[in-house]
Amino acid sequence: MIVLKLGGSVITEKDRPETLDGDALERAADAIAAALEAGREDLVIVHGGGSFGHHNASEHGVSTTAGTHDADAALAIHGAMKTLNQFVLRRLLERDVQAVPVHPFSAAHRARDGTLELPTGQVETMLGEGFVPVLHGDVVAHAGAGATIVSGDELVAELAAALDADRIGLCSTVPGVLDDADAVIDRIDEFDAVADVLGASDATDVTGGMAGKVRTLLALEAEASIFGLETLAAFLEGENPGTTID
Ligand SMILES: Nc1ncnc2c1ncn2[C@@H]1O[C@H](COP(=O)(O)OP(=O)(O)OP(=O)(O)O)[C@@H](O)[C@H]1O
Ligand SMILES: C=C(C)CCOP(=O)(O)O
Repeated sequence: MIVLKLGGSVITEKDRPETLDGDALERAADAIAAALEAGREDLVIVHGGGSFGHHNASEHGVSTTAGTHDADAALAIHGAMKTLNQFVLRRLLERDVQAVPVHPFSAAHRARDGTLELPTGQVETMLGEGFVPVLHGDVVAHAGAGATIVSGDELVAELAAALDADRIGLCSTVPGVLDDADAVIDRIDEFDAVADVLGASDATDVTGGMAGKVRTLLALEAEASIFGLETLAAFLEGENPGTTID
């Protein structure tokens, strides 16, 4: 089983509010459809926000820890993510990928200490019935804080652990984690060793950019790969392009 995240920075134009990168999304959908047609493993897809979600969250001062009790604010963020989710589903359905949505706002929550509770019975049943579940970064109810953001990266980590994923891939807008000379770092097994080169995102991003991504993936038992769109097909074919987080 593969858990794949399509980074919001890939499938949208991250610095222009609510703007899709239609070409990039089509290329990603082509690679996914080809892999499934070739009979690759089961696939769970998660997508991030990019220019959908992050701008709304930032406007309302909502992050993974700072919440809101304003339903209008929560719905503005959730609505933007559902719009992007519709674009992703549509491009996959056009290629005969049996993609179906799972909206974390209705499925998950955070405990008071921020721990994410994400039931996965629906995802497992969807997989068993031949569907490709598509989740996304979202707002979730957070005990004591109202509603906070859950990033796609965090969902990937939860799903990978709960479903015992064989492979985990994060397709982003960079070919991997880059060092201070902009070369792709082959393998990362310790945060401190790369902390100096890890930044936030170049665009509006309330979930921590590359530093947040690496931190989340290091906490996982399984290996994960961070790579660019040009090597998505290779990842789905079984290769380990980009940076391996161990
Ligand atoms: N050392 C680094 N190597 C590569 N990218 C880095 C590094 N430091 C910071 N970044 C930034 O991290 C960004 C990738 O993180 P980001 O959270 O934007 O990706 P994403 O998951 O694809 O998008 P989203 O969070 O919207 O789903 C890059 O576009 C770059 O701006
Ligand atoms: C900002 C929202 C709602 C989603 C964040 O998901 P990410 O782009 O994976 O960090």
